Amino acid sequence: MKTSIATVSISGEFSEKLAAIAAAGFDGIEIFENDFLAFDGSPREVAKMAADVGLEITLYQPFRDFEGLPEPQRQRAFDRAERKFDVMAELGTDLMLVCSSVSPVSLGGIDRAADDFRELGERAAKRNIRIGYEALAWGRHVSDHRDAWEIVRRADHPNIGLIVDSFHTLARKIDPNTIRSIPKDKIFFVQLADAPAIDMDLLYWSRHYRNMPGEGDLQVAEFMRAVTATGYDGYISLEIFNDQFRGGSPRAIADDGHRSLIWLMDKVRRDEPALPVNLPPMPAPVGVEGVAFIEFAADEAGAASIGKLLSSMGFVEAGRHVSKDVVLWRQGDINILINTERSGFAHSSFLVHGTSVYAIALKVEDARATVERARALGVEPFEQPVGAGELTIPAIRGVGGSVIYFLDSSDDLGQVWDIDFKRVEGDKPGAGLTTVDHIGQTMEQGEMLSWLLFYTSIFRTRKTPMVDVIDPAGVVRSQVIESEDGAFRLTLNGAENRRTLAGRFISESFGSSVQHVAFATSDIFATARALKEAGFAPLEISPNYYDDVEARFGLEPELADLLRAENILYDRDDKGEFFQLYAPTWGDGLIFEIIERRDNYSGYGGPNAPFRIAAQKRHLRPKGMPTR
Ligand SMILES: O=C(O)c1ccc(O)c(O)c1
Ligand SMILES: [Mg+2]
Repeated sequence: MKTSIATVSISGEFSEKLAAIAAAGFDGIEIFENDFLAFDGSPREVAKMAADVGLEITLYQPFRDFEGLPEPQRQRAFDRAERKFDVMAELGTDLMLVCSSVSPVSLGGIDRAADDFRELGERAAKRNIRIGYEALAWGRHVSDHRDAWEIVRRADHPNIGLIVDSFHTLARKIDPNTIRSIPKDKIFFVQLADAPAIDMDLLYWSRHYRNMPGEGDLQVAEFMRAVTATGYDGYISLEIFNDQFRGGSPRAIADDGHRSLIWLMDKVRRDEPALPVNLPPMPAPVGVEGVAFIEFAADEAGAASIGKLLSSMGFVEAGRHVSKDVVLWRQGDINILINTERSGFAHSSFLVHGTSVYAIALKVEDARATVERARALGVEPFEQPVGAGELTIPAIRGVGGSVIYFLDSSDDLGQVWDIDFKRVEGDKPGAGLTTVDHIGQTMEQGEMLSWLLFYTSIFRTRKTPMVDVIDPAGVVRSQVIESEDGAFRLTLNGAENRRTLAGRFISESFGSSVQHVAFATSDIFATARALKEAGFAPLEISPNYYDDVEARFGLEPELADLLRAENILYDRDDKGEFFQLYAPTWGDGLIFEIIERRDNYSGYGGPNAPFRIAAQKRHLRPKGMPTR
């Protein structure tokens, strides 16, 4: 597979863009004309800069408003094209993208346009240049790749071909399978972009909201299957106009782009095995069966404080690491590790972030295959030395530089608690907590798409549409990633400012991390009683909330009273009911929550978020002090 990306997709100065694109592993770049015009070097210098970092210039674009013009505009358009041919010769690229005209003076007519392209083909041939015609979704007369193809077909010139762009086809809901019957040698180039499903003006959507394949909601894999079915094996090139990416880190955006193309082509060959895909083999997306453990890095004081909270929630100290200062707290199938080592990765993480979650472990179908797949997608593996006889647990780097370990039921990894830990006899009955229902990771809003792609490209998961959570100080965007059976659930929460609970957490703990851990119980009221006996004081919810919930859902007064008495939040969807009990926030905003899902309730209590966030913020703020 040959990969390329339009320079417009990446932020930064021209040289920064090139460095990031080359480092991410791309083979080529499309020169987007404005990037070139803004650059103060000659076309030859651009060519040399690209060659120096090993990038081919795959395309020069866009040449606009060419076809269907009356005279004298028509002649001027040809003159303009010749000028661009001169630039292309110096750049050392032979392919020009002409996008369908939006000019109000352009005339319709397939044959008129075909005649214009035949003449342009003649001129281009003299310069060894090829022309690719692309239908813009908002083109004046041509807005569909099928019409563009008909024009190319009638132009009937070897130097005139078609360029297809997934955005223009999919945004207009044109069946991508119509591409399958186009001869591969007439497809000169393929551009790829995804986009979130938002109902808006096509041009505005295209110029501001495109994102990497897999990050949006368009059927880019189906589009690429159709292209691959033609036998096309030329460049696949990302052309991503996105406001957030323009302000993002060049390297991070380029890396995501390259990852998205590997993910895409791997999906193409899995969805349609008969298609020829030139990509080294890699393990299939991995199924996640749950959270195996959550590990904190802490100092003694942090460990004592978290331990006290865990103890009040019914956890017992169940084990100690054979060689490291790591304590295992357990309840049901939930394992929480507190690591107070004075060296190694956990300690470095503690020094930067304070007491916080530095690692999570996921139960997967095959731990080693997971790392292999992640590696193929350009993710950094994580390794550090272990003691003699101890397990090397396969791991990768995740959100905020954290670690994700993988366990499975293989001979050694399935025995981790017996091999790496000495058992300590716990003596408490617990409070009925059974599993980790979900984990919430908090990050800057600009990072969300990147981590969404990370998780959904490695694992077999689905995503639900992004929702807005209202914090009294701003909006937090929330994206759910979950396994089909709900055994693994993760939320990505993107803070837009530092005054939200999420934003404050990132700034106070110096980076993105796990902010939220939800434990499941099968009887929230029994759990609430047991917790009270263990000395647990729940987050206090405003009484006004209960009056509203009672009326909104038509609850029996007895149930409403019970909720009110125990500070339990309530929600319902078309499948079932949901109960939430929060611990007061810990430290800079770490959240422990206990939930009960009844009858396949599938949400996360979103409607309750503003009320519990307000309560959490009241709790964070010392009495009489203004919000920090
Ligand atoms: O928005 C545009 O004008 C534009 C230009 C060139 C392209 O390839 C494209 O997809 C869009
Ligand atoms: Mg395009």
